[in-house]
Amino acid sequence: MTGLLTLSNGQTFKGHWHGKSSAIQGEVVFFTGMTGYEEVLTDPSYKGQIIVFSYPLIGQYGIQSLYAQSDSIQVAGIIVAGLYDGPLSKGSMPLAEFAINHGIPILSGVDTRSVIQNVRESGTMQSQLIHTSLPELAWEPVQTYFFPATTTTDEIQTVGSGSAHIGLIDFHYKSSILNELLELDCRVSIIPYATATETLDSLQLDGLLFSNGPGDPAALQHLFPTYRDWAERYPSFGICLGHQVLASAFGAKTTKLAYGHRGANHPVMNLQTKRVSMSSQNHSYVVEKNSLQDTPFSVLYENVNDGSVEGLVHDTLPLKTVQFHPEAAPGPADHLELFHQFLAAAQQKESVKMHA
Ligand SMILES: NC(=O)CC[C@H](N)C(=O)O
Repeated sequence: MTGLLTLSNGQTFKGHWHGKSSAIQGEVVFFTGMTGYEEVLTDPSYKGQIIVFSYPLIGQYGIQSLYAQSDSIQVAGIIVAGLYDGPLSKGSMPLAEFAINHGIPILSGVDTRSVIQNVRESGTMQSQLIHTSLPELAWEPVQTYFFPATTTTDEIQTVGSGSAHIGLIDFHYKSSILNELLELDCRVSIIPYATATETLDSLQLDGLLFSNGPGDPAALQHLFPTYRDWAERYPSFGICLGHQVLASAFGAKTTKLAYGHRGANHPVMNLQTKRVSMSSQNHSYVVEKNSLQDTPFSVLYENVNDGSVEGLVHDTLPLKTVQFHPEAAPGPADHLELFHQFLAAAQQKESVKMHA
């Protein structure tokens, strides 16, 4: 069965189609890690995107629910060069079976190097994944400021029984962020991102972790004053979308990179220590460096490859944010210390101007 990937710049790529015949449209993005495909496919920040894996063989260790970042596949379509279909260890499900069960098409045997070269030259763009038995699909207009309206839960849910009580502000969080907090002995309340301030305050939280999430941070601008108020009263930590939202809440601007950073080996430099470390990343948007001038933030981490902002520290409050993924799923665990630093700040929350 043949399928086609069509990029909005007119380029088409043929491949072998797996799954039900369908036609979908989504933003085409590429991931450069050699492993970690299960974490990528289930990461809510990839919602609706068509993912191209640059590593030439994907699926070698199957799917083990252990690594899932949410309850389902979040990407809209999967493009690979080689799709592994050999033997697997007991308890592993073949990648194709997993995708087909979730109704997500895979196109294999694709010249992924050319697809990625196209995206690097023309920038992130819309694309269509079409089974060749179907008629052409009309191009849908692109939604500006996309962010899915729903959250993982409608109501606040509390898990764990540890001593520090952390509010995980849910923009569609990755489960490894929650798991990291639970491993560090926290009680975690998962808080839908549009929760009322009185409700948040009634929980007697020690700190707030603003999660990752899909889409454009500007879609949340109506909530920026609320998030600024929260971050001024609780020790806070922002990861990826959470970083972008917190920076924006204090007056910074975000912009979209040509083709984003998605992989497990992006070098970042801590500007205080000058130490370079490897980070796991998945984002299109970045905080504009020159928009930080009138904010209370200093750049803490910078991307070694392109100089973009990778993390911020507030000049006076216990508030840090990172564009990369310290929870390391998939990717290096170089930045787990950031969770420890956040919890140390949460344990001394009286140092923050607390609510009356
Ligand atoms: N991983 C994330 O939180 C992604 C943030 C945002 N959706 C971006 O693409 O930049």
